Amino acid sequence: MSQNLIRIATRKSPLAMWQAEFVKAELEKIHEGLTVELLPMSTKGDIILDTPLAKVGGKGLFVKELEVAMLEGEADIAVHSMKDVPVEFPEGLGLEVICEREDPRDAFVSNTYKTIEDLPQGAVVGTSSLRRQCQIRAARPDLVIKDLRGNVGTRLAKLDAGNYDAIILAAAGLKRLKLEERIASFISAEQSLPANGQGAVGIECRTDDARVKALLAPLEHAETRMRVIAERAMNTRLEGGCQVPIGAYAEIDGDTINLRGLVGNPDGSQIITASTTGSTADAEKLGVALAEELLEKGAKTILDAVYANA
Ligand SMILES: NCc1[nH]cc(CCC(=O)O)c1CC(=O)O
Repeated sequence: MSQNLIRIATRKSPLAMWQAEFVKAELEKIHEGLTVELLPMSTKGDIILDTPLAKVGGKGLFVKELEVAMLEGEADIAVHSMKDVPVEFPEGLGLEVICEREDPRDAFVSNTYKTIEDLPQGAVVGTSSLRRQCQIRAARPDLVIKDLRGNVGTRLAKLDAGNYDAIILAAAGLKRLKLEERIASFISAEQSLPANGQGAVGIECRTDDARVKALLAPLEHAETRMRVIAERAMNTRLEGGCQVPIGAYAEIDGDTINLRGLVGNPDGSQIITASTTGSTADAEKLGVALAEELLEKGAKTILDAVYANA
């Protein structure tokens, strides 16, 4: 292997390509003489686009092929949206770097209405995220939620075709794709608690690859990592490995971390929330403790029912 080459295994969606190009540009800027190549691949998740994700096995579908490419030595790293990264990694691979977080909020996108409150009775909102569906329905039980799959461009095209009155997308994805002008309004964390890791990009590589790890190290963002560790720890303890109505959002102020968690059922009729504050050094423990508090408050019953229906 050339000492001056890094190959990035990436999905072919515009957002995945943007994220891979971003990491390529950062690495080439920092390391003079380094060449970074993209290896675009199709994953099972990109191919099965007509089945709700909760039914086809969830997040792992979008990363398996990339991981095989790294393990077989065809690629060195994979760039992921942290919210799509499964909690466990295959033997020999690990998440080496978490880059600085972009906007973690959900965005309300509509050609007619400015906010969720503006939507008329019975309006149709597009999202396939049980987390978004649950929180929207809790605030507005009258709204009709319709499934919405595909990459960001496809989802916007379906909105423009008139299939929905509004759709909900991650603000980060729209900003990265220079589609920020499509955002009618940002949804606050109070209104829709983001998914764990939303807006953060992580880099996976072989755990024994010292050369690549050293080259990646400057992209690490310590504060983002703390936040994502707390959020993921909560999700992991809730066994929220696949598509589930769970929100987890951490914020940091100095050495203090505040973590909020939410578990609900898809129709929004039940929502359980909890929050905790502590030292950033205890980020992981706080996440686990918050999950346990949520489980005690009734999240277990809700999640068991969601998994049984999936
Ligand atoms: N579920 C797919 C996905 N994975 C990451 C993002 C957005 C970017 C991010 O969260 O970093 C999106 C699109 C969306 O939820 O609208």
